[in-house]
This record gives sequence, C-alpha cells and structure tokens, in this order.
Amino acid sequence: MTAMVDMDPVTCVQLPSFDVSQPLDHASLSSLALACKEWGFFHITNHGVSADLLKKVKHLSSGLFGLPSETKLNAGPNSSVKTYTPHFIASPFFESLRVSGPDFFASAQSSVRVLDPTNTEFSEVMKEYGSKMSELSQKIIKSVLTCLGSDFETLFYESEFSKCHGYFRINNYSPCEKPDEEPVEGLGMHTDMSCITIVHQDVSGGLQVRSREGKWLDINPCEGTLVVNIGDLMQAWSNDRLRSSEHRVVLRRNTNRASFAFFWCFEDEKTVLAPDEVVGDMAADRRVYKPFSCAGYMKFRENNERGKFEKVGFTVKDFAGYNIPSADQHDDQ
Ligand SMILES: O=C(O)CCC(=O)C(=O)O
Ligand SMILES: [Fe+2]
Repeated sequence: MTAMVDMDPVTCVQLPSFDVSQPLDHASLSSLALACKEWGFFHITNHGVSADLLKKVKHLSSGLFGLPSETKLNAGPNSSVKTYTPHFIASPFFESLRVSGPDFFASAQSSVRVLDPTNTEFSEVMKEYGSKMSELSQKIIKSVLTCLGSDFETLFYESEFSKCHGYFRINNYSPCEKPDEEPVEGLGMHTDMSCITIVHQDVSGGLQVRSREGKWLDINPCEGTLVVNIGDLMQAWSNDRLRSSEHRVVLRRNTNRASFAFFWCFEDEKTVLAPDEVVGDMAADRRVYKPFSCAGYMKFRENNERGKFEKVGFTVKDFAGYNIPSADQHDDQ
C-alpha cells in the first residue's frame, strides 16, 4: 500500500499571503480572486492563532499519539467514539484524531475519556483552538465572497454561510524510514469536502498542490502563516469560479510530521446551489452543478473512498456535475 511518489523535479508554488487583521484593499482582493481561481490555495498572516497555542496543540496531541496502539483503538473506527483514524487507513504513515464543533470541548473530552482520562488540558486547548479557527473561517469566507463580488458578503453571508460548522483533524505522520530513497505519500491525492480548510503544517513541509497541468508543487511552510484552501462545497457554490485543488502530503525526512487541518463546512441539510448572481448572466455562463445536499455528498465520498485512499477518488464534479454520467447513477441528492 506504500505509494512511492513520481520523481518529477518538484518546484515550489509562490502563493500570495494576506494579512487578515486588516480589511483587504482592492489590489489584495484581486490577488485573492486570482489565487482562489488558479490554485485554490493561499497563505494568511496575522491570524490571531499564537505560536504558543499551536505548540500546545502539538504537545498535547503528541501525548495521545504516543499511547499504545491498542489504547488508541478505544477511539478508533470500531469504537463508539470514532474520533481516531489509525495507520493503514489513509496511508501506512498517517494517523489522525478528529475534534468536532460546535462544542469542541465535549468532542475532545469524548476522546480523552477513552484514551487518557488524566489528560485534563487537552480539551481546554481544543476548545480554544476550535473557537479561534471558527472565527478565522468566518472572516476568510467573508473575504472570499467579497473577492467574487463587491456586494456578495452582504448578499450571501447571512443567508448561505451563517450556519457553517467546523471540525478539525490533528494529523500525525510517522517518520519515513528511508529518507535517502524516494519520497513516499503520507496522504494521497484528494480534494477537501469543506467550504474552506485552514492548515497548519510544521517545519518539515511536504504539503503539495497539483497544478491544472497536473504538476505537483510544494507549498513550503512559513513561520507565522497558515495555509487556506478552497474545498469542494465552495467550488460548487461558486460555480467553479473558485478551485478546490487536488493536494497531497509527501514525506521526505526521517522525522515525525504534524499538521492540523480545520474544515469549515455547510450544514449537512443544506442544498448547495450557486446563486444566479454568482453564475452570471452572460450567454457563456451556465450552471455547472445540479443542486445537491451536503449530507448526500459526504455519503457519496465516504462510500467511494473507503479503503481506496491511494486512488484519485471522486469529487463533487462526479457527484453533481452536469454532463458527468456517474452523477446520474446515484440517488443521494
Ligand atoms: O497534512 C497536511 O498538511 C494536509 C492535510 C490534508 O490535506 C487534510 O487533512 O485534508
Ligand atoms: Fe486536504
């Protein structure tokens, strides 16, 4: 199951960085629109998530990942808790712990109760991190709406995005045993099911985005910055004006790698349909996706991905895109 990665020389992508403590000016909004359209990825700075908080998340989660495998399975896929993803599901090198909002404390507690009841700090820190990331997500969604249209925040934030919810995955990648040989995939190519995702990757790097031409490019870690990417729900809602790019994680070094990915999503019962103002009224513009329910899409992805993480996988285009035969072959919409 270990997937070697192709050996094309990898270069790094220069993504724009936005100071989210300031309102974005006209030039920044244009640059944001371009980044979201071309790459679906950008960086943010002055995000209000302190290095100290990130260090605490890392430290406290390392404690949990360091527990014996049998203990971790108490929160595994066959337990009642189901917050822990063990090795060999996404990849041999990947394990992950999920904390869901809106009550991040309660979610973290459900894991801690079966993993390490003596760990009293974990849930408090998860609550703080979850609340910071939720706030940040709302701010970013507003900027992304504004970059699509100057009045889109007023027109659509409240009606379409105010019921969004978040969850995060704390990812732990084990060291690549043979760092001098070919790099391996820590997490295979995928798109995120979110509206937006906010990622903190540690200094070891390894996150890559796939260009439209199919070339893999490194997204280098940069101290004090977080990575934001557009997910499938936002790509569909924006009628493809924003791109949910394929990405993956490669491991090149003999060190442990940690990342925290926060997913900001529409409510499960929402029907996603790009508003007319977003689609536009030029003759060339047309709706690219049929209306679909978020829960239906989550179920579609789950059914198609179980045990097949190393494969390309299906995305929202396969599920709800017009002119895609497989989209007509399911009944979850
Ligand atoms: O580990 C990373 O840097 C990214 C993780 C990721 O893409 C995901 O969890 O969806
Ligand atoms: Fe991802």
